[in-house]
Amino acid sequence: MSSLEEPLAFDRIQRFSSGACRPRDDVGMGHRWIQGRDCSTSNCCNDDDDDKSFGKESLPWKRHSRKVSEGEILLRSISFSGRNSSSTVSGTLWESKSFQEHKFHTFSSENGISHSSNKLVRGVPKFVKIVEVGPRDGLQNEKNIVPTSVKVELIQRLVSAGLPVVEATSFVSPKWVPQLADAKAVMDGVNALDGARLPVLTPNLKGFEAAVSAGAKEVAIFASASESFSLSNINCTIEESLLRYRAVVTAAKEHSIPVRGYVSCVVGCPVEGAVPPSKVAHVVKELYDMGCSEISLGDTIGIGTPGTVVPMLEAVMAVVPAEKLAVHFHDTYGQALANILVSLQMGINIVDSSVAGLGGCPYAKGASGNVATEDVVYMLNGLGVQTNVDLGKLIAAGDFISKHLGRPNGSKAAVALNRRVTADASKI
Ligand SMILES: CC(C)(COP(=O)([O-])OP(=O)([O-])OC[C@H]1O[C@@H](n2cnc3c(N)ncnc32)[C@H](O)[C@@H]1OP(=O)([O-])[O-])[C@@H](O)C(=O)NCCC(=O)NCCSC(=O)C[C@@](C)(O)CC(=O)[O-]
Repeated sequence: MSSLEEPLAFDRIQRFSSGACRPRDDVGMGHRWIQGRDCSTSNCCNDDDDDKSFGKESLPWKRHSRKVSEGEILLRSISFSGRNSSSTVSGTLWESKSFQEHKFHTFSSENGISHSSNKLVRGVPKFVKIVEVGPRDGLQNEKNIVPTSVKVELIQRLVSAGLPVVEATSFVSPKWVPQLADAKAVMDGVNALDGARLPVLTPNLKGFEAAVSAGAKEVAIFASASESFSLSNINCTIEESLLRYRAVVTAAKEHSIPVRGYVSCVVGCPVEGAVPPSKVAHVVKELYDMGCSEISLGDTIGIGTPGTVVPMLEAVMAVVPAEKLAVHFHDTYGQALANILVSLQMGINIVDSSVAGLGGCPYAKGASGNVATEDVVYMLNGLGVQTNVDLGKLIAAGDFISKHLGRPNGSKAAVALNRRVTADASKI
């Protein structure tokens, strides 16, 4: 019996994680929606635990030198030891280029994986497009509303780190998601940015029209493979949502605006349990046929393992070409990188992630955000896969928002690299 079939496992998910769930007795969600403020799209927050487990003075990031976590400060003549202890790289630390080059995370020609020869990575694409969803998927879930200026600076930092797509915000009902009620102001702050696409979420025509008049040049619609999740997230059935989305796609075509589609709960739903791959494939195909340029497969509650992700991808890839698909893993069970790796091996080359692993709540046991972009970039660097993302600048962006939110950076790679930088700096 897989964990998805175990009632207990799902009972736990319902209590500790959510997917944009508001109270709906009819679907038995049994927990508060975002206005009650302990639960949002990807995860939920347990207000009772506020500041108990993470006393401010004990936050790990507090112990880091500010110089380091502000990023891009030049520390000279610092040595790194790589995986191979004989390979030491000296140079400018935290200048992003040296992050790209030191042998922690780039593959070494002597000891690392050779892309062309190793059969385990032969299927992995040479370039992966990372879609950064932190400013949207991450911040929609925060207990406290993040000021617009902080959101704008975060997006600026992510764009300057080289991320090709940064999902900026959502034009959804502010009653449902008050955290993103400043969508127009955020767009005003980022519209002039060059170098990245800045799509926004639109749940209906009203949102689409607001997004276009705020200057959005790309939008995303979001359906679900689970009926219960659709009802709790967007207050309509899957079929009703597809009708709404057809109207959005038609309007977008008139403006030559590309539409990304999301499908949530692609392996499991907090209410219904396991979601059959055929159901996922059906919704993905509908979005593809209506004209979505790309479809992102969301493991909304982060319950998937390669064992459930592979059959889901097989079903989806039987109806939609792999190059049109993205994967979107939450890391609740620590499976996201493994799931990304098998997805890449199966031919996917678009990965969604969230800087600093935003999207979760540190006070809610069992719930976490999207896989951290820093961890994805670190893994891809290690595989010799290009992303064009500057890891140093990305870590600085993650530190910036984590500091603002008053909690440690949720990326393991960022924490490890920051710790190493601090340790090495102390030896000068
Ligand atoms: C879909 C609705 C709007 C339906 O909400 P509803 O209450 O059923 O809609 P309604 O049409 O009855 O409208 C109710 C009120 O909302 C207003 N309204 C209606 N539409 C809009 C709009 N676009 N922008 C601003 N306001 C809007 C509308 O004007 C009206 O205002 P009132 O007359 O009461 O003052 C609502 O349920 C909603 O906004 N849901 C969004 C929830 C959300 O953002 N969830 C997170 C998305 S992330 C996700 O789904 C997963 C993903 C993508 O991250 C991938 C993964 O992790 O799996």
